[in-house]
Amino acid sequence: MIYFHQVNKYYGDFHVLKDINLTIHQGEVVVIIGPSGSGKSTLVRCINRLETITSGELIVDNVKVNDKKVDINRLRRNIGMVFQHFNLYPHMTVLQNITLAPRKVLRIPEKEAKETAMYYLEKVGIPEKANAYPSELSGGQQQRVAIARGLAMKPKIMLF
Ligand SMILES: Nc1ncnc2c1ncn2[C@@H]1O[C@H](COP(=O)(O)OP(=O)(O)OP(=O)(O)O)[C@@H](O)[C@H]1O
Repeated sequence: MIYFHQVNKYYGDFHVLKDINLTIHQGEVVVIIGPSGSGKSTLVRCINRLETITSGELIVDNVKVNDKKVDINRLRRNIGMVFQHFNLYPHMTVLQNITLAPRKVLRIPEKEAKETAMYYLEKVGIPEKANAYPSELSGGQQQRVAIARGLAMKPKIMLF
């Protein structure tokens, strides 16, 4: 569950998130809609503490995200994220991009990591691009690789 209670965030004097109250239950898919610059990315980035909230309470998967004692890397392991600009490594193939974190962070053997990567590449419809580099892909294809990369970590929460 993701729980925002009276959450505020300032960038300097700029009050970007104002008294946010929001509860997202397990299995729910939530879309946040708003004008450009209204704070959608900021709100999403608070969930894995890429941004810190100024006041209020934010609980993710039973963890108080902004508690100094929290092992943030442990929490982040359960939260997949597809960045706005996808952030694929340009010098790595699609398959290498997807298998990197499962191999290095989860210590999954290469063969299994590749099988999982191919499973998700099939799911997003571009298995034939496994050996391509990001620069050889369209924007939408890059986005699908970023989604497959996120899913390959089998997170509890996916942020887009
Ligand atoms: N690091 C920062 N420092 C200062 N202001 C920031 C910072 N990041 C974002 N902002 C400002 O906070 C506001 C919200 O930004 P945010 O990226 O959350 O908007 P958004 O709703 O996701 O926009 P878009 O739909 O255009 O992606 C914007 O006015 C932006 O200029």
